[in-house]
Amino acid sequence: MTNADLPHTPECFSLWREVQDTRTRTRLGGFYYLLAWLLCWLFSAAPMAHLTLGLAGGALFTLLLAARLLHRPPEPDSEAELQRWLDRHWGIILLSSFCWGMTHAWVLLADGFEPARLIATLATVGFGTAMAFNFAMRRRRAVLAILLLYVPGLAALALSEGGSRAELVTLVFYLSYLLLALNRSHREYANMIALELQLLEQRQRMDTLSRTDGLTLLGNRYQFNNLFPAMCASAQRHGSELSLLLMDIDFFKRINDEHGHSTGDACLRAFGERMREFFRRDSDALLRLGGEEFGVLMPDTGMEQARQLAEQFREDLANRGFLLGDQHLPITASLGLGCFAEGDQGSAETFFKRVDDALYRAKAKGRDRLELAQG
Ligand SMILES: Nc1nc2c(ncn2[C@@H]2O[C@H](COP(=O)(O)OP(=O)(O)OP(=O)(O)O)[C@@H](O)[C@H]2O)c(=O)[nH]1
Repeated sequence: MTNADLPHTPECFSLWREVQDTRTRTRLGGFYYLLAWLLCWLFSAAPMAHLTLGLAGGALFTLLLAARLLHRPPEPDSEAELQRWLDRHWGIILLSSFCWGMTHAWVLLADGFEPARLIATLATVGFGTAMAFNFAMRRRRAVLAILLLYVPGLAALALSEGGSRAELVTLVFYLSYLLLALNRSHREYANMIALELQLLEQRQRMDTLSRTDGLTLLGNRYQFNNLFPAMCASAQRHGSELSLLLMDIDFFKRINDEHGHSTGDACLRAFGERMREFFRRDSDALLRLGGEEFGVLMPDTGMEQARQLAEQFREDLANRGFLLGDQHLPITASLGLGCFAEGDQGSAETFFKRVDDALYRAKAKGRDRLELAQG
């Protein structure tokens, strides 16, 4: 899974991570329950005398194993689906724990299973330990699972006449240790997820920053270089329209020279703001391509619609200029506009060159004008 495929909200990311961890860690557990039962049965006094029971137990734990393996995680971007998957999967885990806990108790009490008692007890200790260290993502559920594993066996030891008190006390001691260890594992897991989240957020912030022009907060050249070929390819594939508008502020050097560099910066910021007022569709990409050159990529926008927008923008700029503090700054821009066409033969470069030529003509013909790309 690439960085781009990761869930984008922190909630989805945490749940998705928990789903991944739960799934990887439960797979093995299913096999061990089955194995533990088979060992108890095969090492009982007379396995063949309990053939039906042995096979029934085997079928039960095979079913639980299959349920774990076949329960596939959902898409990573639906919080509700992820939560539902976790709830169902924990249902399987708790049911397995309950089944094993009862099996342990039964092995401790049943005639003919005396040789398998140690195996069953060791398996319970093992499953409880695995639960405390590997399933600490959900503390309460893990506590419940450990209790389901342990309590039936403890009850059997306490209630049976021949039950070993020493074994009972040792198991209770170990149970208390497991509950403490579970608490610590839970904190460590929560810290690890928090750290991963921080890392993910930082990566996303860096990614956004690398695509954003720091002065105007429009997309930057890097963003344009990524978007433009992709949008051209998409327009060609779907037979949709794509317009590109290039704009260059006229005599910007004079603004810097006459009013200072910081006024020049404020002017560039105001230009970005004015662009946002006019090109408002969510799908429009507003960009600062460098210096005092700007661009707008307008998907699903034909030449006439884009021309009207560009002309309105140019006129408004020429009429209103910018008000920076109490200073009015008259300003104009030259514009080149084109629509991705068959003549471009699918080449983003050819398309860009046509529009750039149009911008160059607008400058050459005296500025403060819109020129349409030819061809
Ligand atoms: N304040 C400021 N000025 C910048 C920035 N980037 C580029 N410039 C200035 O923009 C000016 C661009 O000048 P020219 O390329 O000669 O263009 P122009 O003066 O707008 O003239 P025409 O485009 O021919 O109308 C230069 O003086 C650059 O220093 C910036 O981020 N901030």
